[in-house]
Amino acid sequence: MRPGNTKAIEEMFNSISSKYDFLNDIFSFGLHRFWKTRLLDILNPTFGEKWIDLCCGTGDMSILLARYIKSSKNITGIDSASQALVVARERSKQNYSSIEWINGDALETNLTSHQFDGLLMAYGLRNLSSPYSGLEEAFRILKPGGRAGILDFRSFEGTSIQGLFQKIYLSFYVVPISSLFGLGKEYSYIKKSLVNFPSGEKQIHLALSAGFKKAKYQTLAMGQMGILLLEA
Ligand SMILES: C/C(=C\Cc1cc(O)c2ccccc2c1O)CCC[C@H](C)CCC[C@H](C)CCCC(C)C
Ligand SMILES: C[S@@+](CC[C@H](N)C(=O)[O-])C[C@H]1O[C@@H](n2cnc3c(N)ncnc32)[C@H](O)[C@@H]1O
Repeated sequence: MRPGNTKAIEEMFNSISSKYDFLNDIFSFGLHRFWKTRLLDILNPTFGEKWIDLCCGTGDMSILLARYIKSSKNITGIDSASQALVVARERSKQNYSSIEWINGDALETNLTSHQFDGLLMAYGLRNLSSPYSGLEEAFRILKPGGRAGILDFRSFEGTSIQGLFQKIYLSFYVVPISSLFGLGKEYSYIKKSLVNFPSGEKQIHLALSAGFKKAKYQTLAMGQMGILLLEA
C-alpha cells in the first residue's frame, strides 16, 4: 500500500471499517477519544453553528461533536470509503439521526463555498494524496473567520526519542496485533504514511499558503499527536 494512491486507500479503509473502531480503542487504550474531545474543547463549537467533519470515516468525530453541542443538526461528515459510512450511519441512526453523511472526496467536496463555521479532520490529512489541496478545499468551504482543527499523528524530523518511540510502537505493537486480525498490511501503512507527512511547522506553512489567516500547532499524547488549529 503506497501513500497517495487514492483508490487503494479507499479500498483499504473499506476493508478495515468493521474492525476500525475496535482496533483504535485497543491501540490507543481508548485515548483517541480523549484526544478528539481535547480538539473540541479547543475549538469550542456551539449549538447553531454549521460544522463539517472531513474524512469522517466511521463517524467518531462527528458523533462526539453532536454529543458536545447536544445536537446533531448542522453537522456533515464526508468520506470516500462507502463502507466506513455504513458504520457511521448505523452508529448515528438512533440518537444522532440529523448528521448528514456524504460519500465524497475531501479534495473536491462540490460543496458551496464559505458555508461552514467550523471544520474538523481527524487522521485524514495524512491520507490525502495532497494535504495542501485538502487545506485549500477546507479553506474554500469555511466562512471567513471560520475555524478548523486537524488532528493527526505527529511527524518527526531527524532523530528523536519520541520519533523512535512512535516507530517502535507502530512496528512492535500495532502491526503484530493487527496481524492477528488479518490486517497487518493495512496497519503497517500508518508508518509508511508518516514518511512524507509534513511536520507541524510545515503544516502551518502549508495552511497559510492555502489561504488561512492564522495557523498554530500544538502537540498532545506526550508529543505523539498534533493538532493544527486554523482560522479562515
Ligand atoms: C485513531 C487513531 C488512528 C486512526 C488511524 C489512522 C490511520 O491513518 C490508519 C491507517 C491505516 C489503518 C488504520 C488507521 C487508523 O486506525 C489513533 C490511535 C491508534 C494508533 C494506532 C495508536 C498509535 C499511538 C502512538 C504511536 C503512541 C501513543 C502512545 C499513547 C500514550 C498510548
Ligand atoms: C484514519 S481514517 C480517520 C477516520 C475518522 N476521522 C477517525 O478519526 O476515526 C481516515 C479516513 O480518511 C478517508 N479518506 C482518505 N482520503 C480521502 C479523500 N480524498 N476524501 C474523503 N475521505 C478520505 C478514509 O476513507 C478514512 O475513512
